[in-house]
Amino acid sequence: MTLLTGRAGVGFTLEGVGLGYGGNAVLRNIDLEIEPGEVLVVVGASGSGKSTLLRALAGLLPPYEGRILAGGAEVRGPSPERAMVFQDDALLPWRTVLRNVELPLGIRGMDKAARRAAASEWIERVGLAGYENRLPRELSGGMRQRVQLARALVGAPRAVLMDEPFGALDAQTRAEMQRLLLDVLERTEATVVFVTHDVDEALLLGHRIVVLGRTGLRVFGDATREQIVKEL
Ligand SMILES: Nc1ncnc2c1ncn2[C@@H]1O[C@H](COP(=O)(O)OP(=O)(O)OP(=O)(O)O)[C@@H](O)[C@H]1O
Repeated sequence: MTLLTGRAGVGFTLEGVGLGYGGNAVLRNIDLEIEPGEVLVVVGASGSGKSTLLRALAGLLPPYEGRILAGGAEVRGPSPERAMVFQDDALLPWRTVLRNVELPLGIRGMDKAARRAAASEWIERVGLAGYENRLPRELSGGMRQRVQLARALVGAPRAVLMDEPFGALDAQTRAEMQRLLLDVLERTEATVVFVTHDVDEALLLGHRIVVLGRTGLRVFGDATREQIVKEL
């Protein structure tokens, strides 16, 4: 079997982390444990620092103080172990669906036949069988997000970092994508950190919810909608 499966999710530890840009602090003194294999949703108002936190977990933004560990090792830059999914279409426009999904496997040096088999399997899982040779511009927004999801998961990353992946979709497509994500996550042990500003989406998807709110960062294991809205 060519699929990469069964790789355990990675946990993150944030110790006294400060994040910001050019001397302007966005988030200060964050202590947070993200458990291996959990789906942690980060919710907060616009500008609260959700994407900033995600970028730091990805290794794209170094903390100005404190440290971030992934699986016990300090995060010092991006890694294929931590896949990202963005709101905006981050697919390569000149590559077909198949070749976009194969991309992370090429970077890992997998041979062509194995790449093709693994990518085809994931394309089918996200409901896009038959669309392998389409270009991104020939797909709807929801379909493009399906391709991003397949591309993120095909390499069996140990964490998937998702930045408002369904934020630009209409309500019905968004609900479909949420169901698809829940279904797909059953097949992976990856740790998921999912950013949204939608409280209902957070409650639907998250094992735990981190609120970046008025009183700073709060973690909820079992929260009601009212509790979260109050924090925002
Ligand atoms: N590249 C950057 N350079 C300078 N400041 C930035 C940069 N990116 C974000 N910021 C600032 O950091 C703060 C947090 O931004 P961030 O994008 O993390 O918020 P967010 O919660 O993800 O917001 P949204 O929901 O609108 O995407 C904002 O004040 C923003 O202006």
